[in-house]
Amino acid sequence: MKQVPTQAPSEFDNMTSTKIQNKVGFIGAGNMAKAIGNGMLVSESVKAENIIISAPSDRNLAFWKEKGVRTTHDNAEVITFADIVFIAVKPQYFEGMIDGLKKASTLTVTKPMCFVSIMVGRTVKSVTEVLKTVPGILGEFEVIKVMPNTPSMVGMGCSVMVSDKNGAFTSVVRQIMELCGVCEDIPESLMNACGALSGSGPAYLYMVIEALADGGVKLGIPRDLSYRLAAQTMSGAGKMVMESGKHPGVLKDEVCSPGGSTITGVHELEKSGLRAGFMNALAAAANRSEQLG
Ligand SMILES: NC(=O)C1=CN([C@@H]2O[C@H](COP(=O)(O)OP(=O)(O)OC[C@H]3O[C@@H](n4cnc5c(N)ncnc54)[C@H](OP(=O)(O)O)[C@@H]3O)[C@@H](O)[C@H]2O)C=CC1
Ligand SMILES: O=C(O)[C@@H]1CCC=N1
Repeated sequence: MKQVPTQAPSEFDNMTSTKIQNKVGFIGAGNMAKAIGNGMLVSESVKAENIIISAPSDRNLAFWKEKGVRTTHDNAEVITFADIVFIAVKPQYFEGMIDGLKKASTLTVTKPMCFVSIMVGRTVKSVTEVLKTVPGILGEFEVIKVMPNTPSMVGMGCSVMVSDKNGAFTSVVRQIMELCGVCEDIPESLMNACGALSGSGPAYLYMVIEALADGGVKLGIPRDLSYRLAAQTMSGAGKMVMESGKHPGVLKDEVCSPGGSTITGVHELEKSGLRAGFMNALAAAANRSEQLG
C-alpha cells in the first residue's frame, strides 16, 4: 500500500527536552518498543548509549542498531544494564521469557529496579509475582503498568499508567511516557477498558480513515488525496474536541446544517449502527484483554 504523504509538522518539534539519566531497557523490540524508544531518542532525552534492547531474532533489531542503541539476544543483559526495563513482549510469551531468565547463570542484580509492563491483560500483582521467581533478581524492584499506543512513534501517544504514587521510579516513567505524548494515571480496575479505548483505538480509527478514504475514492477523489483529507480531518476533529472545550455532540451539530448534506450522511451512519459497533468493539477488546491476563 502506498504511504500517505503528509506535510504536517512532527509533534516532537514542539517538545522541550527533559534529560533522563536512567538506563532504559526493552525486552522485546517490536512495534510498541519502537514507538516508545523513538520518543526517547527523537526528544534527545535519553542518550542512545543509555538504551538497550533485546529480542530473540535480528528481525527488529536493525532499527535500533542504526540509532546507536545497544542490542542483544540476551534478556539477562538488559536487566543487568538498565534500571528501568520495559517488558514489551506479547503476554503469551511472558512465561517463556521468564523461564529463560531463571536459567540465565549470568544474571545477578542487587540494584533497585523498575519493570514497566506494557503487556495487555497482565496485572501488576501477577507480573510482580512472576518476576519474584527469577533467582537472579535479588534487589528491590517495583512494577509499573503502562498501556501505551502506537502514535507514541510520532509524539502523539496516549498512555495510561498504574503505579505506586510513592514509588521511586514513578515520576521518571511518567516523564518517559510524556516524551511520547500524554500519560494519564488510572486505577488498575480501568486498565482493560482504557486498553480497549486508547491502546487498541488507533486500529479502529485507521479503519475509519480507510473507510472515509474509500468513500472519497468511490466519489472520484484520487486515493492519495482521499487518504490525506481523511487523516487530516480525523486529526483536526480530535484537536477540536481537545481544544474547544465543546461536547463532541455540539461540534457535530455545528457541521450539520438543517436539511443539509452532513445530516443526511449522519442518518446513514446511525442506520448502520456505528455507535453500537464501537461500543461492542471496546467491550470485546476489554474482554479479550481479561482472557490474555
Ligand atoms: N501494538 C500495540 O499497539 C500495543 C501493544 N501493547 C503491548 O505491547 C507488547 C508488545 O506488542 P507489540 O510491540 O505490538 O508486539 P510485536 O510482535 O511487534 O513485538 C514483540 C517483540 O517481542 C519479542 N519477543 C518475543 N519473545 C521474546 C522473548 N522470549 N524475549 C525477548 N523478546 C521476545 C519479539 O522478537 P522478534 O523481534 O525476534 O520477533 C518482538 O521483538 C504486547 O504485550 C502488547 O500487549 C500495548 C499497547 C499497544
Ligand atoms: O492487540 C493487542 O493485543 C495490543 C494491546 C493493545 C493494542 N494492541
